[in-house]
Amino acid sequence: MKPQDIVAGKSSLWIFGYGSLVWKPDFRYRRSQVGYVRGYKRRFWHGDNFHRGNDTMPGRVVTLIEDDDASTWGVAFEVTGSQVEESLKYLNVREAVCGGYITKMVDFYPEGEKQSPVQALLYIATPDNPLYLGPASPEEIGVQIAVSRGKTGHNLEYLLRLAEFMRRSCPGVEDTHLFSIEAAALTVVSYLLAAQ
Ligand SMILES: N[C@@H](CCC(=O)N[C@@H](CS)C(=O)NCC(=O)O)C(=O)O
Repeated sequence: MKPQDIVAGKSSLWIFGYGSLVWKPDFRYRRSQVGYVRGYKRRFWHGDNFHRGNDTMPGRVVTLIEDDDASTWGVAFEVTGSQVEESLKYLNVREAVCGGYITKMVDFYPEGEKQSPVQALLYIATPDNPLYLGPASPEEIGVQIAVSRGKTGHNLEYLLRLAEFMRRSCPGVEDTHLFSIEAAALTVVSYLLAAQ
C-alpha cells in the first residue's frame, strides 16, 4: 500500500523510527514520543549499498523481523498539516528508493503504562528485498559494519548512534542483538587501530 493511500486526507500521522530515524529524522514534525511496536524484533539483517555501504561492500542496517514474542523500541514522530506530505516525500526517497524499505501501518505503544496504542507508519525491509542479507553472527556483522562506508557516512556511526539512543532513551530495555554487535564492531576497530 502506497503511503499516499494510507494517509489520504489525513491531517496528522505518526511515523515510527527504529534505526537511523531515531537519531536523524531530518523532517519537520510536531512532537515525538519514545515507545515500541509489538510483534517485531530489530535485526541488522538488511544490506545498504547507498547510505552506509556500496555495491562491493554493502553496509548493514536494521529492519524488523516478525516475532510474536518480541517488541522493538524507538521513537514515533507526529507530523501534521503540510508536514505529512513533506515527510512522506522525503522518506520515500531516503527509505524506499535509496534503502529498499516498504511501508506498513502498525500499533505504536507510547512508553508509560496508561498510554493506549496509536496507529503509526513504519518502513520495513522484507526478506524478499534484493538488498536483504539475513542472519549472521554478531562478530560477522561487527566486522562488516567496522569496514563499511557509504554516501551518508560510516556504518559504525549508524550502529553507535542507535546504541547510544537505546542507552539514553530506553535504559531499561535489553537489546542483546544490538549491544553484542556494538561490542564486536568496537573490538574490530581496536584491533585495526592497534595494527596501525
Ligand atoms: N526504517 C528504519 C531504518 C531506517 C534506516 O536506517 N534507513 C536507512 C536507509 S538504508 C537510512 O535512512 N540511512 C540514513 C543514514 O544512514 O544516515 C527506521 O525507521 O529508522
